[in-house]
Amino acid sequence: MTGCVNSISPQPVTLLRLRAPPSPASRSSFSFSGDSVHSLYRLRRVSRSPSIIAPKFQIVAAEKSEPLKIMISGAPASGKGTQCELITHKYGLVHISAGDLLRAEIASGSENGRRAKEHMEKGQLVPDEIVVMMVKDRLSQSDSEQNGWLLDGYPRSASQATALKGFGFQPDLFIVLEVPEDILIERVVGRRLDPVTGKIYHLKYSPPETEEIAARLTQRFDDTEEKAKLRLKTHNQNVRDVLSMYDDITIKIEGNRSKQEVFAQIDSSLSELLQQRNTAPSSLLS
Ligand SMILES: Nc1ncnc2c1ncn2[C@@H]1O[C@H](COP(=O)(O)OP(=O)(O)O)[C@@H](O)[C@H]1O
Repeated sequence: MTGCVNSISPQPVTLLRLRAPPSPASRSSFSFSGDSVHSLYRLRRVSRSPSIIAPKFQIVAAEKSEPLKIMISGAPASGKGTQCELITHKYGLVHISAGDLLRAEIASGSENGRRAKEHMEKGQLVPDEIVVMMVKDRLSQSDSEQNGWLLDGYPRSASQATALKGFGFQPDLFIVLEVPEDILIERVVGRRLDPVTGKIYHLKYSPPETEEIAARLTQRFDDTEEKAKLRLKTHNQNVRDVLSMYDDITIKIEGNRSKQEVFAQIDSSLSELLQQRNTAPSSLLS
């Protein structure tokens, strides 16, 4: 799955980059749980109000289309992998998963991989000196630059977010999946991978279709209850720092629903984002 680019090409959208701080109302992150309807309504209202075409906005690259840059975060087994697949399938973004990059490094047998595994086995973050450049290099590859990217599992700390900013990578949207802890543990413990197709199963909720597939399923080395609890603890310790740095572009989504329902909300936000980019400049130019 590392850095997989979906075979489906991006929709033919012309994207325009606006350089301006978001308006005060659009700065507040909105959540689909709780006051979601109100927040979504507010985002819509703001995006269509005349304030978005105020003179402070400049067209920076009206003639060029600029691809989407999205980040996604969530606790272990919050459904990131599933949603990443659906997002890349529809929007043609390059999926860059920090965890997959690290697992590939481990598989390569390198010294960095060996060190990374030590931390991953304890449910701890892998040190920045290993992760940061790995992610930066992947983001800088031409497919990511051309198609846009979906960054999964990075940044996981304030220092990683600062490094990302320092390299000039500015995401358009930060998607945060929220799922209650007891459900997360149950999902992790039952999660299995088919090494032949790369498909993820859950022994209870999404069992393999055939005996043959069932027989070859593997479990991630850190998907035990004990390790999942450690990863969850690490996630909870770090998530707040990262969230505070992307407050203005964050959407929080209740992830304890069907994958189609969760995706429908992500899809609606991404469509909204594309629509804003497509409509604002023509208003500006008129
Ligand atoms: N951005 C990161 N910084 C440091 N370590 C990371 C990062 N992303 C992943 N890791 C390491 O890889 C492990 C697996 O990550 P991932 O595949 O995203 O699964 P999960 O989110 O379910 O823990 C993490 O527990 C952590 O040890």
